[in-house]
Amino acid sequence: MAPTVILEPAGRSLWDEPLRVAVHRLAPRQPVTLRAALRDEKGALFRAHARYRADAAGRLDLQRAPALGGSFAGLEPMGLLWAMQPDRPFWRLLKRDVQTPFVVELEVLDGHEPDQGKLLASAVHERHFLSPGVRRVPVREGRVRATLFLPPGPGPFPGIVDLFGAGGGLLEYRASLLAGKGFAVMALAYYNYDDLPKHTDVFHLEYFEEAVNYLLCHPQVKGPGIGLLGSSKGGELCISMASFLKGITAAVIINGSIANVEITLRYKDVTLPPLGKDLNRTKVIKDGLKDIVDVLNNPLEGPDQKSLIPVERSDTTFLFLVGQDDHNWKSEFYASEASKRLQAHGKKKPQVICYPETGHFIELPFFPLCTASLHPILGSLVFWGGEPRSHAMAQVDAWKQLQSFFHRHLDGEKGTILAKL
Ligand SMILES: CCCCCCCCCCCCCC(=O)SCCNC(=O)CCNC(=O)[C@H](O)C(C)(C)COP(=O)(O)OP(=O)(O)OC[C@H]1O[C@@H](n2cnc3c(N)ncnc32)[C@H](O)[C@@H]1OP(=O)(O)O
Repeated sequence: MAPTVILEPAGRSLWDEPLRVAVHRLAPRQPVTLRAALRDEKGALFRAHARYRADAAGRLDLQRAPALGGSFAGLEPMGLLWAMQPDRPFWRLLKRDVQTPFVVELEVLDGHEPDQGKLLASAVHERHFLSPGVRRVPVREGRVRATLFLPPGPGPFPGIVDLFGAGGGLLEYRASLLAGKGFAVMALAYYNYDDLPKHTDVFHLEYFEEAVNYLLCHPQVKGPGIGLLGSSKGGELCISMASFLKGITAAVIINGSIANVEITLRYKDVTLPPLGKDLNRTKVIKDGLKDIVDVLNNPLEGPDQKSLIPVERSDTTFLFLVGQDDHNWKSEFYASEASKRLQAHGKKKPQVICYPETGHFIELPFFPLCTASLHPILGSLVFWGGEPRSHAMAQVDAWKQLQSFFHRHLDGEKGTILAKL
C-alpha cells in the first residue's frame, strides 16, 4: 500500500493551531523529504522543506522525528510553516483577506533531494483565520474605518482595539484570530485605507478616541475599559492612546516606541513633534540592505524630549513584548524606559518580556520570519532582525502571553477608570 500523509486536525485548522504531521506506510528507515508550500494573495510562493528518516516501522511523526536538515533542523513539528521562504526576495507573509484560508500543500518525496525524489504522497490543508462562529463586521461609523470581530454568543465580551504599523491599510488577521479567544476585537485603520488619507503629516488622536468610544459603547463590549494591541508604529500609537485617552484598561505593545516617530501627533492643545533623526547613521549591510537601528535620536536628550509620549500619565496596565534583535528601532530600551517612568510616577510596574534573537515583526505563531523588506516610511530595503528559530519560538510565546494578559486584565472585576487630562 502507498504511503499516506496523516494530518491532525485533518483538512483544516486555524492558523495559530499546531498541526500534527505524520506519514504512514513508508519503508523501514526510509529517507524522505517533506515539502510545504503556500501562495499568498499577491501570488508569492512560500516554501520550506526538510529531510527525515522513517522509524523501524516505516512511520514518520514530526512531533518525534528531528529534521536532518533542509530549511531547518531538529525537532520542529511546525518548522515546515515557520521556516518558509518566499520566492520573491524581501517579501513578507501577510494575510489580506481573513475570509479565505491559506492553502498549504504538503508533499512527501523519496530520498533526500528536495527537487528530485519521486512523489510518494501529498495532502492539502487549509489554515483559517476566522474561528467558527466569529462574526466579521465592517465598521464605517463617523470617521472610524475598521473591522470588528465578535466571538460567537451574545456577549458582552472584553473589547480590544488592534493596530498595525506604518504603511497603514487594514490588516485583520490578528484581530480575527484573537476574536476566536473570546474578545471583541476591532482592527482599526488609520491611514491608507478607504476614504482615510493615503499619506499624512499629522495623526489626530481624536480619531483614535472615536474608535475607543465606539467600542466602549458597543452593546456587545464589556466595560468599563478596553484593551489595546499594537505593533511597531501601531504600538507607539497605543502608548499615546493609553497616555491621553480615557477608558483604556490594558495595553500590549509589540516592539513599540515611547517617542512619537516620523508623523506629528496632535490631541486637543497638545502636539508631539516627530523625534529627530539622522539618516547618516544608516549602515549598509550585506546585499545593500540598510540597518536603521541608530537613525533615530535618543528621546531622553535635549529637544528630542518634546517627542516623548507622557506614558507616566497613564493608568493603563502594560505588557511590553520586545524582540531583542529589533533593528527597526530600540524596542528594549523603549520598554525599559517606559517601565522606569511609570514606576517613578507611582504607576503599576509593567510586564516586559524580552525575546532573544527576535526581530521587529513579532507576528502570529508560525508566520515565517521576514528579516528584510521595503520600509514603508524610508522606501528602501531594511533589515528587521531576528533568527528564524528563536523568532518562531517568541511568536508562539507572545501569542499566549498577550491572550492571558488580556483575559487577566479585561475579563476580571470592574476597575475604576480615571480621567487623565
Ligand atoms: C524617511 C525617514 C525614515 C526614517 C526611519 C526612522 C526609523 C523608523 C520609523 C518607522 C517606524 C515604523 C515602523 C513600522 O511601523 S514597520 C511596518 C509595520 N507595518 C505594518 O505591519 C503594516 C503593514 N501594512 C502595510 O505595509 C500596507 O498596509 C500593506 C502592504 C499591507 C497594504 O498596503 P497597500 O494595499 O497600499 O499596498 P500594496 O499592496 O499596493 O503594496 C504597496 C507596496 O508595498 C510593498 N508590499 C506590499 N505587500 C508586501 C509584502 N507582502 N511584502 C513586502 N512588501 C510588500 C510592495 O513594494 C508594494 O509595491 P508593489 O511592489 O506592489 O509595487
